[in-house]
Amino acid sequence: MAGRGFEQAGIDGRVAAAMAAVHGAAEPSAAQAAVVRQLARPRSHLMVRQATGTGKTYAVAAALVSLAVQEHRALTERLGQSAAAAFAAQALNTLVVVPNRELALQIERWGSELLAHAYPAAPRAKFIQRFVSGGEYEAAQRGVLRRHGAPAIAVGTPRCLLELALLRPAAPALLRWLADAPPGDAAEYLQRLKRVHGLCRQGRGLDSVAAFGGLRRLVVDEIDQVLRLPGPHAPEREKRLRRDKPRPGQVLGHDPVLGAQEARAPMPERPAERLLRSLGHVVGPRTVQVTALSATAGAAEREWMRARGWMASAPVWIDNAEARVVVPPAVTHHCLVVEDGRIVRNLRPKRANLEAEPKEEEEPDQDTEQIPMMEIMAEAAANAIEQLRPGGSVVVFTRPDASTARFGRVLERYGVLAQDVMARFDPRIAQPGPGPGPEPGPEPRRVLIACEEAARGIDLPDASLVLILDIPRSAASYAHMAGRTARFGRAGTVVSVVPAGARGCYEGKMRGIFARLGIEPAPAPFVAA
Ligand SMILES: Nc1ncnc2c1ncn2[C@@H]1O[C@H](COP(=O)(O)OP(=O)(O)OP(=O)(O)O)[C@@H](O)[C@H]1O
Repeated sequence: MAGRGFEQAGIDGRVAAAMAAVHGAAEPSAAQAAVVRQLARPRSHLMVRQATGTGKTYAVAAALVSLAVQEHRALTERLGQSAAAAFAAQALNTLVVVPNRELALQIERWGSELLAHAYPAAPRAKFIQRFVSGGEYEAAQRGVLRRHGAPAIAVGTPRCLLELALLRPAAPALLRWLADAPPGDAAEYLQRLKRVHGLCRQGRGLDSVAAFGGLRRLVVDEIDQVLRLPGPHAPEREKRLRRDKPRPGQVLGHDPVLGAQEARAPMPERPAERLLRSLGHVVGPRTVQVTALSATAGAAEREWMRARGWMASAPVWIDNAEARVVVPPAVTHHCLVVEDGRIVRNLRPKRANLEAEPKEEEEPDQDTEQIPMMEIMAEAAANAIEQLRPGGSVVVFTRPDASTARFGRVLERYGVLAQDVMARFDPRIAQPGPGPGPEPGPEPRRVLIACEEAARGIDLPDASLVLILDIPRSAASYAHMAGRTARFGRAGTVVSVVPAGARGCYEGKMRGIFARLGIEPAPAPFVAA
């Protein structure tokens, strides 16, 4: 039977069959099998560092769905609880924190697809819901939460999960019903009041769930991006800023959620943190299993968690053999350099006796000619697409401070029709057509524009070409952008286009990034050496 490998690792049989049927995931890699096994051990904390696209997030998502299903079955079949009681007991036992809403939507979609295939009659929203920002999403999320109560697995961005944790009064409808009790009928009022309290205690009838009281698993995907800790060489000013103004990801994982010990250097409390702390009945770190994932998770994140007592015991590391293998080897890397604002050539190897390469952390000079540079980048991108004729989708990364919509318009002038990467995760965003009318021939190539933040961790299985237009912030940043192609054993090509910079400083930085990642860029055949 298909999917036996995942079943043998401990995944529920029907979920395993759904993984094979819906996502083509029949056999786990060794790392995935280890992840599935470890997740089923409540006292085992886990850090997973494997190259991009090796199925870390997918294995965790499938394992969590499987655990929720198995736990529900144990409660109803073995312990004889009603389905409603079992769902109430399971409510919000797993929190999956991700750095962007695209990834939250993706994980929720994977989970829902597996459930729909494996257990078509099961109420999916009881098992998994996502919490992301954006007016329309938030309204829909609130509706689902109100109708179904808290799910077993909540996936979301730190800010939205923080909001979810905030105790709010009962839903207005419930309060109205209470207020509508016939005046003078004290008994009826008391009855209604008791019912409201009962519903609140069960986490039903609320706009948001009371707290993470039943939390048993905390998964932080792309942990380095969620925490964004200043690096060891970061300026003191940045370190101080991060201490004084912790990011939502840091606040969320801070002791109020886990009931953990005080951090060694306690951070000043902010209102949200204080509120979380006041919900003092949350479980402690000994009963919460923590799992952290990222191709580029490192000592800084591990130390951050250790200092806060997140993990009562040392985590099991599921690490790639060589920590530097961050991008799968099946990727071909080209790096094009724009010289004097017009000549596009290949990156040149470092010549002997040149000045030292600029350090990777060094901030590049401000680009004063942003608009012309956008034009050059767009032209280079259009040319690369034309020359390489990729068989699948193309993902274009713009410079971090540029608007993707604006760059999309520039690309259009060079004949490249692109849409925001979010379209892949939200069916309401229209898919682009090849032009005004349907075109005969093969399906048009899809070109997606993204910025690094929005694309962190997302899965675009058909992406065969990634274009990185500008200097990546760091080696990790390059790796995560490049890693949107060559997913799970597929091949892919990455073309980065960078300005040479004053005295070749950007070129030097690119050489530093490649060296750090152990990548040997190949000269692109379609530009000068
Ligand atoms: N065992 C499997 N067999 C076939 N395909 C799989 C298997 N496991 C995962 N995949 C597919 O691999 C792709 C990448 O998965 P996923 O996004 O989980 O990778 P990742 O390691 O988390 O990547 P990143 O580090 O970029 O976040 C997905 O399309 C997923 O469906």
